[in-house]
Amino acid sequence: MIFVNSFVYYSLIPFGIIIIFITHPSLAEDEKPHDDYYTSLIGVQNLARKEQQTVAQLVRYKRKLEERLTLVERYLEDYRKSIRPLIQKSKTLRKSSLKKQYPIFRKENDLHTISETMSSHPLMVFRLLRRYAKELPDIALNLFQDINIEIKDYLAMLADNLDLPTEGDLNGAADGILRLQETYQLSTYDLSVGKLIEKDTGCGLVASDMQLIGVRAFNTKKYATSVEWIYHGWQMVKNGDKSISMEIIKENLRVTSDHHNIELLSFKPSSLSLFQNLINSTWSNIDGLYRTPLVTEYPLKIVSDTIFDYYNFNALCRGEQLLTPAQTKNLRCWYAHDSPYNIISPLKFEAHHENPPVYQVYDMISDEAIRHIKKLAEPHLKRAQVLGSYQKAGGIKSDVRTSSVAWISDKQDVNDTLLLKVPKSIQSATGLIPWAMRAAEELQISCYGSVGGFYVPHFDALFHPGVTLSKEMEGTNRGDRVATIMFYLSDVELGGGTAFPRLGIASKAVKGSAVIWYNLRYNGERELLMLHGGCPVLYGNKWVANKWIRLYDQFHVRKCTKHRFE
Ligand SMILES: O=C(O)CCC(=O)C(=O)O
Ligand SMILES: [Fe+2]
Repeated sequence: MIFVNSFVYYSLIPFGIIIIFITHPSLAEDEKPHDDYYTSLIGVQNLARKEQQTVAQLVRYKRKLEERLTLVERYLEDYRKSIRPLIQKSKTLRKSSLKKQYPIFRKENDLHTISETMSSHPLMVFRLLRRYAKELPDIALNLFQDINIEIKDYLAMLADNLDLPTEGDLNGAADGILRLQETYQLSTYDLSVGKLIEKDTGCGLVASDMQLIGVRAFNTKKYATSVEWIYHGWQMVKNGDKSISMEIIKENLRVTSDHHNIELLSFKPSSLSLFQNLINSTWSNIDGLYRTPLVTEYPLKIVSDTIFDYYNFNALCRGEQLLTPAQTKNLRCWYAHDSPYNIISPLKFEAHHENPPVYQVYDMISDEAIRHIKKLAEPHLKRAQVLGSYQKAGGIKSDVRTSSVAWISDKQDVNDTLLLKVPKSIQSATGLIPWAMRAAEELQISCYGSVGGFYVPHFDALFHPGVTLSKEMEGTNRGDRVATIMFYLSDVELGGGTAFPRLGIASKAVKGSAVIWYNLRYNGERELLMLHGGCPVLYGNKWVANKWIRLYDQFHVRKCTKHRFE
């Protein structure tokens, strides 16, 4: 759909700026920006800092433009006021001036009247002379100063030193918003006014944003969603929003709703979302149209159709209860004092699930240690790559996981007592051997992108038929990832929990707590119930740290049982 993409460009970015960025030598082929902002919390935070300088520059530039405009307006106002009595007196001049703000006369008769009257009025003459002798040279002087130099240099410097967000970033961010909408079932109107579930954030969107997101939905075949976004944008324009022209948004609404109707009539809809009925030609029925939900029940356990994993995951992220009271009635919380490390301050356990076990332990890690870990990780954060079946040489950028990750060394011989509290706390909570690099991996830190950063349901266990791992990932002879201990390094105000769609449970992101589970059964096979994923972050920043425990060194702490299939 060319109409949408070409539109995106010219409506969003002032033309002059495009030229600077495209032609600037610093953006040669190998230095192209990376489309990474929407996955990178730190990147966005940097951008937010840098924007302060940009705004300061723009404010300075605006003042200069205003100064220039003031000079021009001063001249024209003086002209208008001094000529007014003259127009009031003369019928023909009044007629020719046609009530223009700054009347300009071209007819010979009018010119004659003006010159005669003006020249007979000493004060008018004085003002005329003053305009030419003072005001006009002031304008000329101002024009000879290049008021654009500073802002041009600044923009060139920006293009040189900062990877500017790209159209790919914008698409990624739009996908993030659409994902949030779908997962948390947010209405398009609520999003447009900045309401996230019950939280009024005070910052919504403008019509051109609505149009951009609608276009993205269209390009990803979500036709009903696309129509809704553009329709609400159109309503905004009707209410005075000037961020996009009425003609453009109406044309886009026409194209998207026509396309929606064609899909609906084709009886083999290739779209991910359609309304049940046709959209009428005046769009007056859009608010009342209904979309059929694809599933209405959420079976647990392993089902052949993975669509249920996805629907369970979303429902759990929304905080829905999928287990019956009978299934949850024996779940308990308790204090554990049983290791030497926690005699004085016991660990606070909460069972989310008993068999297979998923526990959350609160206050596992202190705020001080969290600050320290984030500081260590920050310079090394890179966009997450996925392994497993998605792997190509060196991994690929992932759209199933929009986060940045860093690995930090917490080997036993690292002389960092604060960092070493992590493996020690794991040892006391689980009895597992947590030491990198043989018994466990080093600590992986991830921080999620600011626009719906998430991680689709997946298994942490690595070994799987058909998957080749890098040497580094496989490690030499240390076995698969038997257990995961995932620490939340931040609270997340809305969203951002961890959901286990086949167990029907979810944990909340509580800073300092850790979620613990086994990825393998006692017989060493992958536990297919342990599918899990990171819920999209709706509001807040999410950081987690993963410690993956490898199988072989745990042989005397997690023994196999007598039953083959356990
Ligand atoms: O962030 C989450 O909640 C889940 C993270 C996770 O599953 C992983 O990093 O493997
Ligand atoms: Fe995971």
